[in-house]
Amino acid sequence: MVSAMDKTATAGGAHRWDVDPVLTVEHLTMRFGGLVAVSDLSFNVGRGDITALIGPNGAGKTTVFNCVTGFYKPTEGRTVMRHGAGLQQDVIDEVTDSGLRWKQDANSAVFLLERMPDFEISHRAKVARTFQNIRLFGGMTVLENLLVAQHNPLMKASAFTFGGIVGIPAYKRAEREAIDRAVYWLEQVRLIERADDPAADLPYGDQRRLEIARAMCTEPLLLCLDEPAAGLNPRESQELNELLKFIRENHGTSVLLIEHDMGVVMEISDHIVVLDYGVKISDGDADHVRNDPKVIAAYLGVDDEEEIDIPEVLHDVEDAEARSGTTLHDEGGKA
Ligand SMILES: Nc1ncnc2c1ncn2[C@@H]1O[C@H](COP(=O)(O)OP(=O)(O)OP(=O)(O)O)[C@@H](O)[C@H]1O
Repeated sequence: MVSAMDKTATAGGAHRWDVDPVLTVEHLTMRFGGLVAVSDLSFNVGRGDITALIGPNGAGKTTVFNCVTGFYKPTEGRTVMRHGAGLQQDVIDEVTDSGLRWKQDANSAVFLLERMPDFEISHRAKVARTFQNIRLFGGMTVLENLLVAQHNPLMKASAFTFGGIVGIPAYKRAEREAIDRAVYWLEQVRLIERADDPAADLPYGDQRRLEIARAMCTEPLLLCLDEPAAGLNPRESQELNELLKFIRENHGTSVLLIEHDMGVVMEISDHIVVLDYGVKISDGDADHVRNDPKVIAAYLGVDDEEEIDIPEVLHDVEDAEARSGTTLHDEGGKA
């Protein structure tokens, strides 16, 4: 049987996410006035992995997302997105020193996200995101929401409107492809029957899946999901797990998710990064994180200075799990 450690480690023993990262966050700090929301944070997101960013409320998770996706300019730090395999350290150093935002050739590219506006991060670096609060166009149909997401290739094919008006072949082809892609994703998220309904009429769980479909229509290499399981019932959470595994396995898209639902996190994550008060306190696979005393203490609010009696803490965690119906620690794990 293959253990979790075997699945995430390379032959040399290094973690896969450190050998072939699609995203590297390096020494990221974000201050709001006197408040340090994120402090000197570094981690990798492995290519093709599902990586979870977890931590108690206010730990800084959404701030990290906002820095990666260009909604905030970090106070300090570098955020590198890579297309193409390997570390590409020489290219990263070259782009950093040159003051450029990215360097691209036929097979690979390196993007320094902290230098790029959000629309370039999405269209060039191919990073897509969903939000904690659903942001669909409620008055548009389900299908239209997916077509609007693809306006960029459509605008290009239309030679910025004129070609669209006269119906040049390139525009017609791009329009057909956009519809095909939208239909494909509506089938994957089981919303094809609702294609012509206003998005606002969908139940909450369906709207969450539509948001993911909309992000996938932009063909991202990195999909950032902010609490995708929030408000879902257990059946919908299970469907979300299946959808994310499908995306990873069939499209090779790397996923970075913020999630409070430990059932979702522990079941699907290849790699988990834990934040507390803006600082990374743990980084590893599910087995490592669920048995890390610092993580258990952070979730239970144990003071850093206090000596932690692990068996006692684990007992408290089990109580908390029973009450919330989620799992943070593993029965078989050693503290
Ligand atoms: N725009 C902002 N201006 C000032 N403070 C902010 C801003 N955004 C976040 N913060 C503060 O930064 C800290 C981290 O917030 P953040 O939303 O990133 O945490 P989180 O881990 O995502 O929390 P939650 O799980 O509750 O969503 C909090 O103290 C928050 O109040």
